Amino acid sequence: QMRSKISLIKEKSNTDLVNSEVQDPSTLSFKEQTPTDTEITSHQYSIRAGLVKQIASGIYSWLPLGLLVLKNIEGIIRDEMNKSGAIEVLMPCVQPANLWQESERYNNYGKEMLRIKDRYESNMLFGPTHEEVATDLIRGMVKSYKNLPLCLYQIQWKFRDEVRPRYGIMRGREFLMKDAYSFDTDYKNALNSYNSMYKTYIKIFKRMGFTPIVVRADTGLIGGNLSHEFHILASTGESTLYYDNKLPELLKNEDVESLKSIYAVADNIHHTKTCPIPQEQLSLSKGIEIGHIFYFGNKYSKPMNAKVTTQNGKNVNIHMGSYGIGVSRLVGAIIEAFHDDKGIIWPEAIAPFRIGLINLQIKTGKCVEIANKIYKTLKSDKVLYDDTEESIGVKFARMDLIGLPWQIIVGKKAVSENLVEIKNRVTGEVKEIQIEEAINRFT
Ligand SMILES: Nc1ncnc2c1ncn2[C@@H]1O[C@H](COS(=O)(=O)NC(=O)[C@@H](N)CS)[C@@H](O)[C@H]1O
Repeated sequence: QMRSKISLIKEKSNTDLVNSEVQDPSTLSFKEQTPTDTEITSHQYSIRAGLVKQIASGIYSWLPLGLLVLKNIEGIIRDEMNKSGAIEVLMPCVQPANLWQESERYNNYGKEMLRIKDRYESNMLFGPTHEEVATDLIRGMVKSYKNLPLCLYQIQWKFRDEVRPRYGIMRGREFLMKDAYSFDTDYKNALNSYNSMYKTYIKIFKRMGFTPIVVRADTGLIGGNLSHEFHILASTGESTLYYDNKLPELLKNEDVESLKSIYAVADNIHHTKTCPIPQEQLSLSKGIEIGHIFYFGNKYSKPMNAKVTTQNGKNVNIHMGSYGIGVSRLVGAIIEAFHDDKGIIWPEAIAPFRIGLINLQIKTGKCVEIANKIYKTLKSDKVLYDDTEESIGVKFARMDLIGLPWQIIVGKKAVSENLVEIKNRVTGEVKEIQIEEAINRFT
């Protein structure tokens, strides 16, 4: 059985979820009331459901329920990146300033960069991104075209001293990113790497339970002349997306070739007068940017002297691209896109647990037995068991808030008619079925 490893600090307004000896890693503190400084739903729910706890502006501890979701998101990303042929590495958070002086980004990166000094007064920084580190890695390892194409990726914490962290984990200062870096001998091959990541991203987000909207975008501080942003649609999204209304269909069919020609842009490059399609063919949506990919050629390999010898013996700068996904942002963005007034509605693929098991009759020995039996029979990393002494109302409200895809509810009928209720959190539909059938259905 998974034992609770953490008994988080109980605050007066909190109740812990499971307080019997049969514990889950979910011995959490829950806040009944809505935290005051939250502007959007996902920020409120992530605090109330005990996913994260803020320790400073834009900086969070990840509590058991939130960490399970983060790990599920990482798992999907890792699986699809590996299938694309990318190779996982792990680069350091703390970086020496001299790498950024070589690329000449050190002085123009601005106040977002957290600058540190080590004990010898050397200038260091907490990485907001890793193009320089990745280029330094490759210039030491790769000398010949035979080693390319190569795509390295990591899932690593970043720090960006955002002037206004907001919306909780959606725009944090310390945040988790999957960042990948591709290396090729020329533009044509680099474009292949770019397109391969484009397709991989669509696969990743579809596995998480939604089709992203992909738009051509600005390249900003990362640089280069080609970039696409991936967005999850949400009315509270900070970006306005302008696209041909044929786009969603093409994305569903992953028709990458036609995607290249269709009009789809982020707000910072859309202009009504230069828009090539008629108004009636244009869709407008709010989106949350969850991924951003770039091609920037030799922007880093030239100043940092990362070269390879090509097949015909020429010594050329490596063509590079970088590909980011906001792993921790996704936890908030997915809540923003999937919730109702009762709480979170997790897509099954990333839910912290698959089933919420609620025993309504904690004083009835037989019900406790049945609930414990169901809990023990089903794989305990799939079941969150609420056997607290709380009222029925609190139990239902809390399980709906946590937003697991399914609930199994044990009540009086479990004893009298061998029946339990199965609730589907997405549709709200509740069905009565035999206990054995419930167990078989989720085994
Ligand atoms: N302050 C932040 N909080 C949470 N997620 C963020 C934050 N800033 C960026 N992200 C996420 O990180 C993704 C990639 O960031 S980025 O700046 O666009 N791209 C890069 O840093 C490149 N190095 C890609 S490897 C974004 O699409 C966004 O989803």
